[in-house]
Amino acid sequence: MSKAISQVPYAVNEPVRLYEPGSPEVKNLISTYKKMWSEKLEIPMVINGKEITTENKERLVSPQDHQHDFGFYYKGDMKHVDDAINTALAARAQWNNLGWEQRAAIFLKAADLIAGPYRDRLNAATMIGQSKNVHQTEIDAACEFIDFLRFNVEFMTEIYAEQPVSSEGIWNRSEYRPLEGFCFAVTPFNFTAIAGNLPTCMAMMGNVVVWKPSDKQIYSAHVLMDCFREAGLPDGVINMIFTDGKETADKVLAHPDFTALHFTGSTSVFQSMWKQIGDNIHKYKTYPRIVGETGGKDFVMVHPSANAAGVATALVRGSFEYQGQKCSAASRAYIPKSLWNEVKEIMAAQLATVKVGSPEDPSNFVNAVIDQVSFDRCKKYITNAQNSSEAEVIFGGKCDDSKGFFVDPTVILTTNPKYESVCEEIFGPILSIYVYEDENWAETLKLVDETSPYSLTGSIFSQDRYAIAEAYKALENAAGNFYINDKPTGAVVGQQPFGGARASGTNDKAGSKMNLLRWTSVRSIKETFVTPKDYKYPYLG
Ligand SMILES: NC(=O)c1ccc[n+]([C@@H]2O[C@H](COP(=O)([O-])OP(=O)(O)OC[C@H]3O[C@@H](n4cnc5c(N)ncnc54)[C@H](O)[C@@H]3O)[C@@H](O)[C@H]2O)c1
Ligand SMILES: N[C@@H](CCC=O)C(=O)O
Repeated sequence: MSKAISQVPYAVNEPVRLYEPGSPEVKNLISTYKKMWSEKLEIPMVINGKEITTENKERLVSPQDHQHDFGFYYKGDMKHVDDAINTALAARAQWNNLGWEQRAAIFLKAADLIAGPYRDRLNAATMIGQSKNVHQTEIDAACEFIDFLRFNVEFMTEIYAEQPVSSEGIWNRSEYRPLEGFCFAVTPFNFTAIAGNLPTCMAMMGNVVVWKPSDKQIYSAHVLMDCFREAGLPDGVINMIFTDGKETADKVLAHPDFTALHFTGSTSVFQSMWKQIGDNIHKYKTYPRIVGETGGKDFVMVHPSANAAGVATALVRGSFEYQGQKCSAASRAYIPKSLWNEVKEIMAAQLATVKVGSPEDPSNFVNAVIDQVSFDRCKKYITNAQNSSEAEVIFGGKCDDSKGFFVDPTVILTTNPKYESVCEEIFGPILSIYVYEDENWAETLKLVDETSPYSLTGSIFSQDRYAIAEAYKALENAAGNFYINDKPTGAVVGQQPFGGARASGTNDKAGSKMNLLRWTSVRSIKETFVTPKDYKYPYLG
């Protein structure tokens, strides 16, 4: 029987629902939120398709109301890490032997489940557990993850289709094998889509995975795992464990069958894991692949020709959406003196309308930061600025953790372009602004490039094409995702492949073919049809 070469459905970006006031969409989502808010959860790990409970129960905390009791998750220990590794290795052969079309179907089904019956539940879990408002959860948990799944399936087939040329009498092939061993996915709290993408894109390429989500994202991770299982993901392919990050890394990264790390989170954690891998390099059967997308100190550089309203809007959205807890968030801006008053006035007018509170009320633009540690960190930077001779808090500054971890959108104006809040990643709703003399445009570009060790995202604003071209070149290495006349956040899968260099990561571009290539090991095959039977070159007679 002949077998057709299958073509997967053409991927298009999932339309973002608008959730307009009074619409059925928003009513359904908020009523799902309320229902889920009153539930008492007991969230298990999932190893080999089994729900694993332990004696160690950890309270689930909602950032917008830290005393609200909505249940707990079961925390695992090093035995569970061993179980997850062994289970993954046991599942490897069967998963690897399954045709890619079968794997594709599972992940395409997961995308459709999230687009349909899982959408409200996944969005509401992200609102409750990670404090995202309706729009932020929709663009992350629903749309971005659906896009990751659908586009990655298409990229996978593009990779498999790439084949070498064959000369006469020979058939050359590239076989895209999964990596030999098990993969380790370690995911951050801030994006449900990233938590879903890191393990699934490895599994899609035929790999087996141990997945350790952040303990601040467990509710939505649990919904994702339910969805993968309903989509038909076989037992053991992705194993979700809730264990201590450091201890887990110590065990996983010392295992001879460890074959790949797919990490997103802070730079310091990634660097410590890379170092461990280096120390253990002699133990592994094969050199591990290491992909990490990490921190940022993302800039907005404004030319005197820029449109002030466009700049102000980009700063308000780019800095304060999701409380600035996007690795891409605008956290330092450089504004020419001639434009500053106008930008400040428009920002003031916009910020006066921004409401802060629980995502249960869709009119709240800013919600809570993720936990007490983050709240204290934001407060420290605000207090330091209030007490500094070279900085002042010109908007916001209010912090209130009596019910939830709420920090008002805050703008620090500084006369020192190397002031601490301009250089360090805060990961909260705090923007630092440095006003430069218009004639110092070129020097300021240099400053932007040299101020932080990161290179994740950045924007320039200008109506002058020569200035755009100059900034484009001067900031060539300052951002992996570079925006012209737009905010530096909100990359869309398939449109702006995402990732940064320098201290921001390995720049393997999540949501692209480049990332998927890291999870396959190519075998080159040469088959000769008529094998030579005489060693002599023709001229040897
Ligand atoms: N570049 C990107 O694409 C991107 C995307 C999202 C977030 N981020 C970055 O992530 C950070 C915020 O996320 P976070 O607070 O969850 O980061 P984090 O580094 O604290 O945690 C990330 C993951 O690592 C685990 N972990 C913590 N300590 C560990 C250790 N010693 N060994 C092994 N694993 C450990 C955590 O449990 C979690 O699963 C920010 O720095 C942000 O810029 C980057
Ligand atoms: N991809 C997201 C950032 C993810 C990091 O937190 C953006 O482009 O804003």
